[in-house]
Amino acid sequence: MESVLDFNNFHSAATVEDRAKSALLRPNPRLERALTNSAAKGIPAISVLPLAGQHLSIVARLMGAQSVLEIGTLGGYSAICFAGAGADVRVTSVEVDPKHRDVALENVEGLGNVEVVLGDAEEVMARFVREGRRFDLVFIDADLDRQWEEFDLAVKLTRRGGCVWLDDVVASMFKNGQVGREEQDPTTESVLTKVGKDDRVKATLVPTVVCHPAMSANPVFNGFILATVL
Ligand SMILES: C[S@@+](CC[C@H](N)C(=O)[O-])C[C@H]1O[C@@H](n2cnc3c(N)ncnc32)[C@H](O)[C@@H]1O
Repeated sequence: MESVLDFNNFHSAATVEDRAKSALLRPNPRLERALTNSAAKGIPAISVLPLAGQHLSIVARLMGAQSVLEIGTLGGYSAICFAGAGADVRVTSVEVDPKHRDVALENVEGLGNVEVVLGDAEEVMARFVREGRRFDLVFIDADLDRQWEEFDLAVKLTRRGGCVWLDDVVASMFKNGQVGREEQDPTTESVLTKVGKDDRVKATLVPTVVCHPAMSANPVFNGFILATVL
């Protein structure tokens, strides 16, 4: 019997994701402890999902990244993923909430290559710009309503040929009611459009299907911007 490609497959996303997790992820006691400790301390379960964390780690490794700036630490899950990307990598992660920062410090204890900075993202990033700091990779995973401002600062903080990963771009466009609206009203611009007009970068949108039981019973269409600095 000839098989037919079934493109009506969104409903099976969770099954494929479960298969991918058990096939591709190796046990990582530190990441598992971080999730358990974060839950015990009342930190919301909104860290990147395990396969996405592995994706972050692989990209940093592919780049040979030695310096990663993360915006939005939460309990340190993605910071731990970056910290494992290579022997030479150093991670600086910025978090505005002191409680999240404290739990993240517990979760990264003993990792010599992770620094957690307490402060508002834009203030800390502006200070880093003044100090002339540069990173190989900037990962933005903080405030959905400040994505453009944080992206703009991230570009200033990224070396030429480095990369800015702006997470949850599709989620923020839906949250802000921008999907479809821009086409009718060109005065409203999503972060996607603003990045597209930015001559400092070459960027793409990487669409994702996310199965996040804490947020939605159904798979969700999301996506991130991956930009390289020219
Ligand atoms: C989605 S969570 C980050 C998840 C984390 N990257 C991970 O995957 O483990 C977003 C975090 O950003 C922090 N945040 C929100 N607004 C911020 C701001 N203006 N400056 C710094 N951190 C902020 C929140 O307190 C929260 O801990």
